[in-house]
Amino acid sequence: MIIGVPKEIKNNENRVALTPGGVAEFKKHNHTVYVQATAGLGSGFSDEDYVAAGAQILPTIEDVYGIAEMIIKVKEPIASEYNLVKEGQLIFTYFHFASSEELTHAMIERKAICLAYETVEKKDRSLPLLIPMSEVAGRMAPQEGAKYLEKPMKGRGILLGGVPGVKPAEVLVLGGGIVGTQAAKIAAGFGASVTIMDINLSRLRELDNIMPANVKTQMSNHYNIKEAIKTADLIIGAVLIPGAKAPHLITRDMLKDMRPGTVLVDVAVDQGGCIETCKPTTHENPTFIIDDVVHYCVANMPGAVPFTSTLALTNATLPYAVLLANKGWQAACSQNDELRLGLNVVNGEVVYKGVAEAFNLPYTSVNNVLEAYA
Ligand SMILES: NC(=O)C1=CN([C@@H]2O[C@H](COP(=O)(O)OP(=O)(O)OC[C@H]3O[C@@H](n4cnc5c(N)ncnc54)[C@H](O)[C@@H]3O)[C@@H](O)[C@H]2O)C=CC1
Ligand SMILES: CC(=O)C(=O)O
Ligand SMILES: [Mg+2]
Repeated sequence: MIIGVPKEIKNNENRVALTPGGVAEFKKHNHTVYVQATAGLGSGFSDEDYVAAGAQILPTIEDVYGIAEMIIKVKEPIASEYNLVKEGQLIFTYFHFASSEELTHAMIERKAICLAYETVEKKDRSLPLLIPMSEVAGRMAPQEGAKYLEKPMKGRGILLGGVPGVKPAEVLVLGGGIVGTQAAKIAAGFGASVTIMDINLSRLRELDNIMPANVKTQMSNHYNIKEAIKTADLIIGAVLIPGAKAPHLITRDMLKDMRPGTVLVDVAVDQGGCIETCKPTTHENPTFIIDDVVHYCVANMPGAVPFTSTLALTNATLPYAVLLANKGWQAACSQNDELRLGLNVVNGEVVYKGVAEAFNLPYTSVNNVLEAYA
C-alpha cells in the first residue's frame, strides 16, 4: 500500500503520525511510505532520518494527499485540507467528529474512509488509541492549571500545594477515566486537595483504593457539582461518552457561583467540552475569561510536548496502521472488531451512531457498509 504522512498544520501541533522506526516497519511489509518534508522536525526526526528508514520525502502536502492510498495523521483535517482528501482514500487519525458538523459534512462529501483513532475500542471497552494522549493531556492539565492560577495569568493567585501553615488549593476533576486519573495523580503530587467525580461507582471504588490520601471521590451529579465549584480553585473537565458530544456538566449560569480567578481546564473540549462556555483554543492563545473565570480549552494539548506524545501515540497506532496496510481497510475492519469500531464515515455514509445523533444525520450500520465491499 502507498502510505502518506503529511505535516500537521493545526496551531502548534508538533506531533507526527509516524516515526522513522514506523517507516522501517512498513518497509518490512513491502509498503511504500511518503513523508512530507519537515513533518517530523517538531518531534526530533529529520528528513534524513526518514530517508534512512526507507521513506521518500515529498515537498508539499498536496503531493502527499495526491499519491497516498492511506493517510496517517495526528489531528483531524482542517479546512484547508478538506479538498485534498480523495474519494475512497483511507484517513487514519483523530477526527472527534461529534464536535464539528463542518468536518463531518466535509468528509461525507469527499467520500473518504474515515477511521478515527478515538473510537477504536477493545472488548473491555477501553480506547487503545486515545489512552496514550489522554495520559499526556491528563498529566498536563494540573501543570497548565497551576500556571493559569498565578495572578499575572489572571488566576486566583494560589499555589496548588500551599505551604506549611497555609491550605493547598482545591482541585475538582470531572470524570475519573484516563485523563481524570492522571490529572488527579499529578495534582495530588503537587500537594493539592483533590476531588474526583464520576457517575461510575465501581470506578470511584477503584480510584479510592489506588489514590493517595489527598484525593477524595464523590458521585457526579448536578447537586454535588454545584456545591463543589463554589470552593474549587481549579476544575478539570475529563468526561467522555465515546464518539458522542460531551454532556455540559457546568453551564453558563453556574460561573457566577465560582470565585473570581477560578481556572477551568476542559480537556474534553475535543468532544465539544463538558463546560458550556468552553470553546476550542490554541496553544498560541490558550485562555479566555468569562465572568472572571479563566477558561483553558486547548484541543490538542499533547501537541505541546511532542517528544513525549509522538512516541506514546505511535507506540499505540503503528500495529493497527500496519494491519490496515497489509490487509486493506475492508478486510482489516471485517476481521478486527477493534478497528471496525473506528470507522466513523465511509464513502459518504455515517457509520458511527454518536456522530449521526450529534447532527441528526442518517445512520448506516458499519456491517452493512462492509458487506457491500465483501
Ligand atoms: N484536549 C486534548 O488535547 C485531549 C483531550 N482528550 C479528551 O479527554 C476526554 C476524556 O478522555 P478519557 O479520560 O480518555 O476518557 P475515559 O473514557 O477514560 O473517561 C471518561 C470518564 O468520564 C466518565 N463520565 C461520563 N459521564 C460523566 C458524568 N456525567 N460525570 C462524571 N463523569 C462522567 C466516565 O464514567 C469515564 O470514567 C475525551 O473527550 C478525550 O478525547 C484526550 C486527550 C487529549
Ligand atoms: C486526543 C486528542 O485530541 C489529541 O491528542 O490531540
Ligand atoms: Mg463569579
